[in-house]
Formats: sequence, structure tokens, C-alpha cells
Amino acid sequence: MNDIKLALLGSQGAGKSAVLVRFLTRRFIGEYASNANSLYHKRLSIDGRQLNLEVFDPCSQSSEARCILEEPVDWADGFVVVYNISDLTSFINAKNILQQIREARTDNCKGDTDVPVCLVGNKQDLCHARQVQEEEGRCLAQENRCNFQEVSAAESYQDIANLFTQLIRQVMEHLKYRADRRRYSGSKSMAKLINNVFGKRRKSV
Ligand SMILES: Nc1nc2c(ncn2[C@@H]2O[C@H](COP(=O)(O)OP(=O)(O)OP(=O)(O)O)[C@@H](O)[C@H]2O)c(=O)[nH]1
Repeated sequence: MNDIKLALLGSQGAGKSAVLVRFLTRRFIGEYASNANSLYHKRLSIDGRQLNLEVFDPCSQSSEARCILEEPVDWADGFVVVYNISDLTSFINAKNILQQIREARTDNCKGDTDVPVCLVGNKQDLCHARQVQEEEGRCLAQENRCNFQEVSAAESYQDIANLFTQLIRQVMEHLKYRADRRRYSGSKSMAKLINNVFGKRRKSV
């Protein structure tokens, strides 16, 4: 069984909990208790594979959330960065978060920068009050080599289900790639070790 860990990041009130609860329960619940960090668990089956999904939904007001990128960037296998299309400040914040994910990953994981990320423009139903054009979201995602989707947690389930499914598939591929790379560099160092030990002996005979 694969374990997949995702973290949701974004400004206060962007709709992180709404997006997540929509995915997990198919329902939209207007108001969420938002004074605590939450860790959600769900068992899923994607492409015939059983998965244990854990999603960290930090409370924006807590001090842990403010420093989330200093530690849980190592914890999460993938990120969903949410902004509100009717709030420019939340978009600017999403831009900073994407940059911080990139920087933290470069520092911590020896160049392993391509951690799967999906940028989500939520509250698409509020397009009459739009402050961020869809194209701006798409461009930001392209610059950061991540997926992009505008959604409305209030109105629709399918787009949200698709974006999580796609992200989880990418995370599974990324984890497999990292495991293969570790195995490969492990077998290279084993070959080196064997050469060092037996190669030298053979020479001395
Ligand atoms: N119109 C509309 N309102 C939404 C949508 N998604 C969330 N909301 C509302 O936006 C408000 C904030 O939603 P939350 O899901 O609590 O936002 P959050 O990002 O988790 O907020 P914090 O937990 O404070 O960080 C709530 O009143 C939601 O009902 C949406 O798609 N459309």
C-alpha cells in the first residue's frame, strides 16, 4: 500500500478546507472550524492501486502554518497551493509560496526541485468579482512547472476530483523515480565498494 502525503497551502480564506472537504466528501460545507491544523486520512484506489492518503490542512492563523515551509516541505510528497480568484493578495501570496517550495526543496533535496504541485484558483463562481485572470494563473503555473486548475469548491466536485487524482498520479511517479534513483546510486556505490575490495586484491595476486 502506497502512502501519499499532500499539504494544502494558501492565504487565509482562499478556500483550502472547502476544496479538500469537497474532494474527500463530495460536499460543500459553508463554514469550517479554522482555528486548528488538521490532518485528514483517506484510503483511495487509483489505477487499481490502493493508497493511504494523508492531507495536511494548516490553519492560516497558527504560527505553525506561518513556518510550514520550513519543516513540512520535507514531510509532503506534493502540494496544493490555493488562491481565491477574487482576491489579488491571495494570488500574490500563492506566488511567494510556490517560490518558497522551490527554494526549500533545492536546499533540502539536492536539486530535487520537481516535487508535484498544483496551483488552484478557487471561487470560480465569483467571476463577477474576479481580480485574477485565468491566464495569469496559467502563466504562474507554467513558470513554476506545476499543474493549474480553476475550480469552485462551492459549485463543483469533478474539477477538484480530477486535480487531486492527477496530482496523486504525479506523486506516485515522482516517488518511484526517487526510489529508482536511490537504488541506482546505491548499486553504484556497492559496485565501487566491491571493486575497491576485490579489484585491489586481484591486482595484488
Ligand atoms: N463563493 C465561494 N465561497 C467559497 C468557496 N470555497 C470556499 N468558500 C468560502 O470561503 C470561506 C473560507 O473558506 P475556507 O475553506 O475556510 O478557507 P481556508 O483557506 O481553509 O481558510 P483558513 O482555514 O482560515 O486558512 C468560507 O466562508 C467558505 O464558505 C467557493 O468556491 N466559492
